[in-house]
Amino acid sequence: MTATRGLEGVVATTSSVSSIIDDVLTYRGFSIDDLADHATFEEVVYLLWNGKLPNEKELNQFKAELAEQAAVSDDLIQHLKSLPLKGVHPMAILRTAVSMLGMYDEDAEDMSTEGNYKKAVKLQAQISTVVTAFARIREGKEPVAPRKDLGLAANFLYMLTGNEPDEVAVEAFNKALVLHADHELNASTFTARVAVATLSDMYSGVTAAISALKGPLHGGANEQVMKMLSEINSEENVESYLRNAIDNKQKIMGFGHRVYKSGDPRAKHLREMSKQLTTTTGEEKWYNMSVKLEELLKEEKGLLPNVDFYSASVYHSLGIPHDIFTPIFAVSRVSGWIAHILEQYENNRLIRPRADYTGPSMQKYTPLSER
Ligand SMILES: CC(=O)SCCNC(=O)CCNC(=O)[C@H](O)C(C)(C)COP(=O)(O)OP(=O)(O)OC[C@H]1O[C@@H](n2cnc3c(N)ncnc32)[C@H](O)[C@@H]1OP(=O)(O)O
Ligand SMILES: O=C([O-])CC(=O)C(=O)O
Repeated sequence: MTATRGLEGVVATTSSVSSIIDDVLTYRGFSIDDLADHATFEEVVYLLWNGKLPNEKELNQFKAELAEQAAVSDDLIQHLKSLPLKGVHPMAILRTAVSMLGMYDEDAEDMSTEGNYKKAVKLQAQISTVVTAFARIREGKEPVAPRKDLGLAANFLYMLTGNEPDEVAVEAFNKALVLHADHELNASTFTARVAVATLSDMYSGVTAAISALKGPLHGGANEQVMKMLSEINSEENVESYLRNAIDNKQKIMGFGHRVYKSGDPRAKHLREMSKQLTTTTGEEKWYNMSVKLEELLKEEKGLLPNVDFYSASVYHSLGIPHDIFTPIFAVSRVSGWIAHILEQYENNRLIRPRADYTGPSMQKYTPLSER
């Protein structure tokens, strides 16, 4: 038996949810460019879960179901208020809160198709409510209840700020949600599939996925990108920052990808959004610094930006606190996790690979007094 480091190139399952072939990303066979330019996030969630785009009636019904389930219980809000929110990373809070949601859901252990569908709708609808609630509670503000007349993108921004967002912000945020929704067998999705392949419930799968998304080599990179840009702070400092980072063999957050070799097809959409939004806010420096970093890194190391790089300046321009960037990734990616969880349940087999043992052998037990 020989191990492949990081399972690179290993095909671990079949899936019809999304594909990356020759650096082209599709959700259920629809190109990401097409969806980013035209679809609402709700249409994409429906597509990922059902394998087809909804017609108008199906979409309206789906939106109504999501709106109906978006509020969370007062008990959960009270729990959030009792947590030590200061100094705790929001992804740690989200990991705990999603696990708690499962404890308040009477359908949590119902593994029937209907039970799983109900959980899927609740998880997708409530994750925004939870993220925005703790983002406000930690600032000493009351959570804002979701509105039934707003879609997922608008509701998130509304619940975060308490103000109805303008069209430009909703359009940009919707596109960001569409672009992050699914990505084949990335680390968090694989984690979700491993968890539910034991026939554990959907809340367990999503809680496990959030744990995997949190790290800076995966979803946590978007927050780290903003930290890096803030440290660099001006276009003139980009080159020296980069030189120093390369000399010290530091990884540049938001660059590189395990699968894409000629570039991440989502980055160009986010780059354009970053350009437009930073122009609107008058803070073009974030975009300009990002472009310079992209050019230099391509030249120096052949590295290209991934989905996390320009999403940092996009979310910053939308006024979102930097440590909420990765929870936003979860707000979107939960749609993909659920699609993969449902697919795993449909044709389940326990996921249990082997390890190539490299430890000592023929060891003899010695009594405690002789060690
Ligand atoms: C949503 C997402 O999860 S997208 C990814 C988000 N993560 C990041 O942006 C973090 C920064 N990027 C990285 O750490 C990596 O590119 C990953 C984790 C995304 C992919 O990692 P892997 O496929 O394991 O590639 P690995 O880390 O082995 O890198 C291969 C080589 O490229 C270099 N490299 C890869 N990414 C970077 C980077 N961002 N900065 C500097 N060098 C890099 C590595 O140092 C390594 O060089 P070496 O062969 O000389 O040692
Ligand atoms: O696919 C990956 O390895 C990382 C990921 O989730 C993404 O790029 O969206």
